[in-house]
Amino acid sequence: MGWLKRTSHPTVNHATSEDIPKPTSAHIEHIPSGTAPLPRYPAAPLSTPDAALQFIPAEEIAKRTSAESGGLLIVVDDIVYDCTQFLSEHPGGEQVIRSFAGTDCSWQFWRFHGKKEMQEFGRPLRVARTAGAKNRFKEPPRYIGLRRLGDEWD
Ligand code: HEM
Repeated sequence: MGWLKRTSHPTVNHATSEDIPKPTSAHIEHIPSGTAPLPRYPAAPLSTPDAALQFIPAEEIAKRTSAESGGLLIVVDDIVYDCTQFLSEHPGGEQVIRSFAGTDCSWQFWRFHGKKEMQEFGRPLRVARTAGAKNRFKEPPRYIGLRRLGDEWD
């Protein structure tokens, strides 16, 4: 029973504030409001005409480039499409749509699709209309034979 005879307590090294690990995650109430997740725009009913869609400024669209940032939006002819869910079903692959996230891709879209694809697969993805969304690439001229499409016939 040697332990009963102990007269002094062993020395304890008390932790100092330096030893206490700093929290690695922030409490939700401490996250600045600027970094809160952006709201997702709901898809418009098929019956809604383009002109009656809600208007979203191009700057808002530019912020929405992924599921985590309020949906992956693209713009074709000033209509805004949320492609977040559609990405994995896209016959042309995910990457090509991702590369246009938050921007206009009108001329690129019409190079690969017709009105039929837009009507059947694009229309259900409409969330809004916009104006002034930037396309990062200049459309190269299209030729038929030696004639540039859109030239005057003379
Ligand atoms: C609203 C967004 C989009 C929708 C609803 C959509 C829909 C479709 C559909 C239905 C097809 C199959 C066409 C077929 O089998 O004939 C397709 C193919 C394709 N799409 Fe998209 N697409 C979208 C956005 C884009 C964008 C932004 C690009 C970039 C240029 C793109 C590039 C392609 C390509 C390269 C193919 C394959 C064409 C081929 O194999 O001949 N798509 N898309």
